[in-house]
Amino acid sequence: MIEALDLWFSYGDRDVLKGVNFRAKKGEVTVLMGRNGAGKTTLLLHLNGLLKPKKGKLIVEGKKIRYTKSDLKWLRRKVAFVFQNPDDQIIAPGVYQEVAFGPVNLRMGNVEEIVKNSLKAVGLEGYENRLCSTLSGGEKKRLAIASALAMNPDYIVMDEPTAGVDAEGFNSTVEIVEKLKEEKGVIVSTHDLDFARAVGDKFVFMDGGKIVYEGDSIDYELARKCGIRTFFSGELVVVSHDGTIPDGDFDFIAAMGVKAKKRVEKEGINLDIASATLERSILRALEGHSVLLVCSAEMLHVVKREVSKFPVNVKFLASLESYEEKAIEVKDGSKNSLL
Ligand SMILES: Nc1ncnc2c1ncn2[C@@H]1O[C@H](COP(=O)(O)OP(=O)(O)OP(=O)(O)O)[C@@H](O)[C@H]1O
Repeated sequence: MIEALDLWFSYGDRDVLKGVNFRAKKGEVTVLMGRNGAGKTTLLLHLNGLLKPKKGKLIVEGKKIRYTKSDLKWLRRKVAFVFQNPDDQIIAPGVYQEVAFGPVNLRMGNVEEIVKNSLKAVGLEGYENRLCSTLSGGEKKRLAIASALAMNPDYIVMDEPTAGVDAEGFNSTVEIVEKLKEEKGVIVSTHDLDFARAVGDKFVFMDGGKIVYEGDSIDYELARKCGIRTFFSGELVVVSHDGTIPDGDFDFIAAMGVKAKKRVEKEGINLDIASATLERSILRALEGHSVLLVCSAEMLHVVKREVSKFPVNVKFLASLESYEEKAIEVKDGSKNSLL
């Protein structure tokens, strides 16, 4: 396991990591998300010792890193880093030399075999004699992964591996990551929700230099609060049966629960979605419609939990005390702005 404990880091006098606690395990893909400037790359650069924290600890496979030459050498064999821009990483003129560079330096045996297998793992078999400069952007990204793989690390850290790749590149990156996690731990940062959903086992959101969420699924409401780009969708407005029904031009109006149905009857509102309400309401919103869902107060927590599993824009007009508030500090201070 990689563990970062209470990590602090600043560029100059500006704190960029503010007490980060982060964990990533072997056999899992840990996805790190957050708005631009949240501190994702800075955190990732700590995981193989490319940056040293001002305060806090990095523990890898139970070993506390002391930032001595020998510890860093050990760490970099355990944890490989793949840069967002492959040109920051590729140093050799030819593909063979590039992938062989690490294994030769580490005096690993059978370099030819290692290069061949590493290139094969990223779908670049037969590229040995190509010049790196002649590869496409997507191929360079895969070459950078092959170079990292060649050192046979236990963990691979990738900074935005799908940035700038086409559909084919996306699919092959997903395949590579899925394959890698069979034997290794993979940590990726991404703004790509499709990629996060395709590969992620654990999801970690960062905001303002802090971890604000860690879970097995993406909490979409929270994602939006943290400035994470989500899918385009219509809007689902949820109001409690005892709340104020908003004036608005909704495409659909739905009610959930007996009290909610009574309330809309009393108001003389015609319901557009009568049964299987929550699911249908979410679906309509995902299709791009604006939907008003009137909900019995005691069901609000269920609605909140369920909608957070979908990439739908949701706005709660319901009374706050009706459900548990998730504690999150958002950078701009707009705590509970959606509620
Ligand atoms: N070398 C540096 N010198 C000074 N400031 C830096 C340096 N690198 C990053 N920063 C600043 O630190 C903050 C965090 O940057 P970081 O690259 O870690 O964010 P990020 O979450 O990876 O962002 P993005 O999604 O845009 O890649 C930003 O405000 C950035 O401008």
